[in-house]
Amino acid sequence: MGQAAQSDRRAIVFDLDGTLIDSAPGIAAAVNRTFAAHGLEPTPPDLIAGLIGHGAYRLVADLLARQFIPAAPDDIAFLTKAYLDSYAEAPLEGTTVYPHVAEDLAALSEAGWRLGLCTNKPQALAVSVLEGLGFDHLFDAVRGADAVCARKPDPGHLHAVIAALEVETAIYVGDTEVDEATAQAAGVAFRGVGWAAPGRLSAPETARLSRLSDLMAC
Ligand SMILES: O=C(O)COP(=O)(O)O
Ligand SMILES: [Mg+2]
Repeated sequence: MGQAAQSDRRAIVFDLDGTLIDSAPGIAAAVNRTFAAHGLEPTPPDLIAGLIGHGAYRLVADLLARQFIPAAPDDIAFLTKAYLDSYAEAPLEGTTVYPHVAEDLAALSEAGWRLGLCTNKPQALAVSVLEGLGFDHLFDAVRGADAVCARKPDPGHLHAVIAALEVETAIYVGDTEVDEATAQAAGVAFRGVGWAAPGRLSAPETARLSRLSDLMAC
């Protein structure tokens, strides 16, 4: 088997929010906009940033709980839909790509790595973010939270991406404890990003990627 065919079988799966893009300001703005429209208090963006990673429903539930507002699952689902609708109107507003991510994703793809995305964002939103950034052509498989039976930290989410990539295994790259737990439960190697928010990863900072091109050596 030739060198190219062998390298074709290597795969990296990425988390999205906090890993490829700094979307916390846009998420905070959309969720606060939605809360204000329903007579609820805003939450400081820094606090919201620390809660991202478990999916939209859990974010809304956590923000309501922080304000001691009792809410039935239907109410949380209603607010979650309103927040996602608002966010989807301008999904790149308040979002920036972390330094070197665009060039490093392109270089990894060019070097023969198959690339996947495993995010707790809904599928349509994840795809529209990737398209808006011009990253969509780089990914061989994308699975948002509603594209699988169970989302992260359920290992089935990551396994679904790896199966769609048609590889045996992969490296998973993320920014939070949700990603670490998912990789561990899935039996998949994990690398944290160096720009993860303090306290969200248990892997020591020295073991983290300084940029995505560090993965070339894996
Ligand atoms: O929780 C979210 O909305 C998405 O987060 P993720 O891309 O880090 O999985
Ligand atoms: Mg993340």
